[in-house]
Amino acid sequence: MKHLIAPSVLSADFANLQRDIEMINSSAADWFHVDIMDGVFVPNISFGFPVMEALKKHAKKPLDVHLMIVNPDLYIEQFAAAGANSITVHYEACVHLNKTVQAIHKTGAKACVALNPHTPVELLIDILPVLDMVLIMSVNPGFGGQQFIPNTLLKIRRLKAMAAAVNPGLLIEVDGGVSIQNMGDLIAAGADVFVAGNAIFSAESPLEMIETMKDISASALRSI
Ligand SMILES: O=C(CO)[C@@H](O)[C@H](O)COP(=O)(O)O
Repeated sequence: MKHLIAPSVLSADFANLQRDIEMINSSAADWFHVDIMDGVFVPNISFGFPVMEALKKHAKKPLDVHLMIVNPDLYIEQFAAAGANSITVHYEACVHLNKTVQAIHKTGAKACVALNPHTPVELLIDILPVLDMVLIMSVNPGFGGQQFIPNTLLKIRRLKAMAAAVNPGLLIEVDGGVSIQNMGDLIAAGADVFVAGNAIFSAESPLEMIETMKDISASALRSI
């Protein structure tokens, strides 16, 4: 299984957004990770539809949209129309999660559920068969540049074992504090998709950093 790198647009330079979008277009990265924060579900406000429209216009890779918002059902169709290829909602923000997942699938987007660091993966057992991806938050959501929470590795291992039984094709995405220092451990635990903001955009050469992340993935695959 190929690992995917999804640079987090939250860490881009918004005064030079087109430049940073072109950087990701020309890089070895696989997806754009797009963090939508409402200032209620998380203590930060990021951006909304005008930025989504700009991304849709210029991005040449899939848009992986992570909704850190309350009442995500209200906005699913709008995000799909704005170009989202996958839509992630938080377990903690959904009262009728199965219905929300159905609504995402109805738009044609991939459906993903995110878990905050304190939420056990076991709570997903009955929804897992219908999901395309689970996003494991490895920091408390809201801000880029935070420190990776080590317990994430155990959560990924447990989720991988659960998925093997009911949905072997499930992708496991990890988000928060991902770097070349912990990628090897995350791959060994079973992660497939790596969201990285600070590690990429604060690097001297973001392009080379993405390349290095891809090399770590390739050498992990060779050693299997
Ligand atoms: O969802 C979030 C933060 O809530 C993430 O997508 C961050 O944007 C990842 O940034 P780094 O931790 O890699 O800097």
